[in-house]
Amino acid sequence: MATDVAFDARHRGAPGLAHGGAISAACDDLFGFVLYLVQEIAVTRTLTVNYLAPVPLGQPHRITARLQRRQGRRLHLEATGTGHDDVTRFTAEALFLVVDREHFTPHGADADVLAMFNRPPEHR
Ligand SMILES: CCCCCCCCCCCCCCCC(=O)SCCNC(=O)CCNC(=O)[C@H](O)C(C)(C)COP(=O)(O)OP(=O)(O)OC[C@H]1O[C@@H](n2cnc3c(N)ncnc32)[C@H](O)[C@@H]1OP(=O)(O)O
Repeated sequence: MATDVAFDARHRGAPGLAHGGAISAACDDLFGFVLYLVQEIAVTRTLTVNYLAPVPLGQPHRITARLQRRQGRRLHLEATGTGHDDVTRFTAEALFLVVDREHFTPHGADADVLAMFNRPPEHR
């Protein structure tokens, strides 16, 4: 699973550079999309981002994410973020834990929760 992201002024940390939290969110979000490929309902338990080099605003980066391995309820995911200049500026590792549908039902409207299981959210 891959996406192309160019961080912009909304994601600014230091001048001209992406905020680490925005990079982390992008990785976590893409991991969420991998769940549709592996057809598992799961949530992030841990997320580690390795910030290898500053990420300039406005420069597209391809984030590639995949399921690295599975151990019971544990899904180990990994991602890399690489610029068009072939420089990998960040990597991420996450532990997702498989949950049942009831994890979500106390919090969201039933129709919204059902829709999330059927297709990835469109705003993402
Ligand atoms: C049908 C088609 C579907 C299509 C696809 C739908 C997708 C549909 C979801 C989309 C959504 C995602 C969106 C994006 C990703 C977010 O943004 S998710 C949001 C952020 N994350 C959260 O809110 C999670 C909050 N945390 C929790 O709710 C609970 O901690 C959890 C994750 C449900 C786990 O609680 P729990 O079930 O009580 O689990 P717990 O007993 O603590 O641990 C379970 C196992 O994992 C192990 N474990 C726990 N922590 C660790 C650790 N750090 N290291 C190693 N092992 C660990 C435990 O030892 C335990 O092992 P076993 O005893 O089973 O051998």
